[in-house]
Amino acid sequence: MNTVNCTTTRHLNNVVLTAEPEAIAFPPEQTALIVVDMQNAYATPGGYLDLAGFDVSATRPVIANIKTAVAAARQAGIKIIWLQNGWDDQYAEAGDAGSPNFHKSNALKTMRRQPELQGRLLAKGGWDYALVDELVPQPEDILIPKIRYSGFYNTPLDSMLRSRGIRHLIFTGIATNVCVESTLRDGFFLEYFGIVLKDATYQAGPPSAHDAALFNIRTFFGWVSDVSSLCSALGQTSAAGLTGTAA
Ligand SMILES: NC(=O)N/C=C\C(=O)O
Repeated sequence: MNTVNCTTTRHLNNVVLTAEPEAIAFPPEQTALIVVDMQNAYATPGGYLDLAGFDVSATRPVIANIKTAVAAARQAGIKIIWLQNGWDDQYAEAGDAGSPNFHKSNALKTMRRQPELQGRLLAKGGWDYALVDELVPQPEDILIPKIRYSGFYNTPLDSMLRSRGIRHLIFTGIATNVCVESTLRDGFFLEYFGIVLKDATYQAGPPSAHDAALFNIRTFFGWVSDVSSLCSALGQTSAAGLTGTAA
């Protein structure tokens, strides 16, 4: 009779990452770097956030920093997980007037205000939904579509992490105060250790929204670090790719 072996031999050498409110240790094999919604919608002029009136003019350094973090994490054996937010092109997944999402989504509200945009914002298959050109998932990565702010809601994210023994999550992406914070919070309730890289995330709204999210995370839900500290902790140099700083 065949037996199923569901344990793997792991080399659990902890990496110690400088973070707020204190340093945090994690084994790379039990860690994933999550890239939240780095789509044209959230990071590119002409995308949803821009059209809805949010300032996306300072997202280029964030994209560069995410690229650096992804490369460092990949080299260290950390799993890379990409989240991609949006709905079918008829917006059935977005919900109708019976869903709070219908009333709160600024993408849906913008399209109702400007009917010429209908079908363009966050619709699967379109430019707005696509990841930015600079960030390209590799075959060994995992890409998870999602239809609400949290990457855990109605997705296989939790089972994909658990089946790989992953307990530590490093967050990058946009927006710090919406989908990054929502996913990190849900992860907290599911017993994941969440770390956000403050210079590889960007807010939807004023800079104070980024700062408030980082305050919540470092005080109540997890840890806050940065890309340079991650590269140092992983024993890699970051100087070449690192751009700008946040908060
Ligand atoms: N990715 C996000 O944080 N999204 C924020 C707002 C939205 O999707 O409407």
